[in-house]
Amino acid sequence: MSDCSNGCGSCSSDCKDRTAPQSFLAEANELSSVKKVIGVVSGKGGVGKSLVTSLLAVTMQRRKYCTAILDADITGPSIPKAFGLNEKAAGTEAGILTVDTKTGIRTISVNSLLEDDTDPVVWRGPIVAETVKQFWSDVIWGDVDFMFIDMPPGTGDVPLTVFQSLPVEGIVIVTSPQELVSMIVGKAVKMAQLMNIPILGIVENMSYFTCPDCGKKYPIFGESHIEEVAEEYNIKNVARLPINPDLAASVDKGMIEDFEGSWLDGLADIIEGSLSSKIAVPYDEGQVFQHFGHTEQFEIVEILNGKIVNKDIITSDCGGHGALAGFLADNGISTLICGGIGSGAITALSQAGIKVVSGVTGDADEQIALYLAGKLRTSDQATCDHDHTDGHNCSDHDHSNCKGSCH
Ligand SMILES: Nc1ncnc2c1ncn2[C@@H]1O[C@H](COP(=O)(O)OP(=O)(O)OP(=O)(O)O)[C@@H](O)[C@H]1O
Repeated sequence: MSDCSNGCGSCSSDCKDRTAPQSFLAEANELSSVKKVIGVVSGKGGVGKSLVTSLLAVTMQRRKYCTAILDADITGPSIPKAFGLNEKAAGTEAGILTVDTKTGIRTISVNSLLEDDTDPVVWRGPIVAETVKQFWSDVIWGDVDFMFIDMPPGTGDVPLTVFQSLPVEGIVIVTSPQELVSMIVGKAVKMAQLMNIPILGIVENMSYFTCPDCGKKYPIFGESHIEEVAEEYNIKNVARLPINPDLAASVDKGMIEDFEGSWLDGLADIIEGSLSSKIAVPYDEGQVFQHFGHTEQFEIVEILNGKIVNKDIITSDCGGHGALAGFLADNGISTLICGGIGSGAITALSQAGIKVVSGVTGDADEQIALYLAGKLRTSDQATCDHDHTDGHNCSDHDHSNCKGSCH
């Protein structure tokens, strides 16, 4: 370039003379260590992006991950309201402290800083983007497993700058049936591709309404085309959220953490798998061994970014579910995929911070692959759906919860 001053650090041009890779990433606060940053995006405002962000954070916190929400929707902040947060963020010399929800989700939002949260934010784009960078750099997040970013709506300049400033490693797209879904998703996909960020899934919000009297589902805003659109863009995970008055009431009362709903569990499984984790499967000659309390061997797989990076078979020399739960925890296991398991064992495992996916049969490797693809559902109930031809009596669990054939 004729007018080049060789100041690549301050120049935004990506020319052939550039001496170092261009990065707009803001530096994290030195007291923060965030393992996985996930952006939640939408084509326009009001489709439920903040609601989905909140529900995903609540789900991951319930799964015992240390979870945070950075509310990057500066001009329309909704996170403090959904969680009933009125407290203002305090600061120390080291940085701004997060405002924590009643279950411990760490948050920061412009409303946590404004004196009066009805004050409008009338700022120009660069200032909005700069504020988001400060939420990353100046806030002391501490150790966080998953941070969800409630992104500014759309795919314009501000969301783009925010994406470039924060180390976003996955995107969740939120749409509604009345939007021009294909175009909106197409734009988000292209933006994600530009930045080389994987799309973890699409959520179609307000997808249908279930009649409380007859249970029939009505597509209030028109028939859904989300599956076709997901296929068109090769997005594997689709979740559909109904219009639910209880959900709206929970947000209005600031009680989103008390709301129970499993619509986003499949997506949460994918998000969970994107973190480095270890899965154990009771193992017997390639198959899922069906009696957890008598397991002698476990197949252990190590997952990074949803892919298996290591596999091993380990032998347990302990019997009974209490000792086995300790054994798995000592081996750093975060998820157990198993067949029959009793309620006592599930309690011991959950106390050890291990998630249980039970009632699984067949080839161990195939079942692990299904789990990583988000196709195995978590069953928190005790199951015992194995036959008893080997003469054992399932004495390691309470049969009142068995849904299988062991009575
Ligand atoms: N599935 C649903 N059922 C009932 N109410 C919903 C549902 N989804 C969203 N809402 C309600 O719609 C309103 C808008 O949702 P939300 O704030 O999450 O949208 P948004 O996309 O984040 O909007 P913006 O970007 O403008 O802040 C909220 O009051 C929320 O409680």
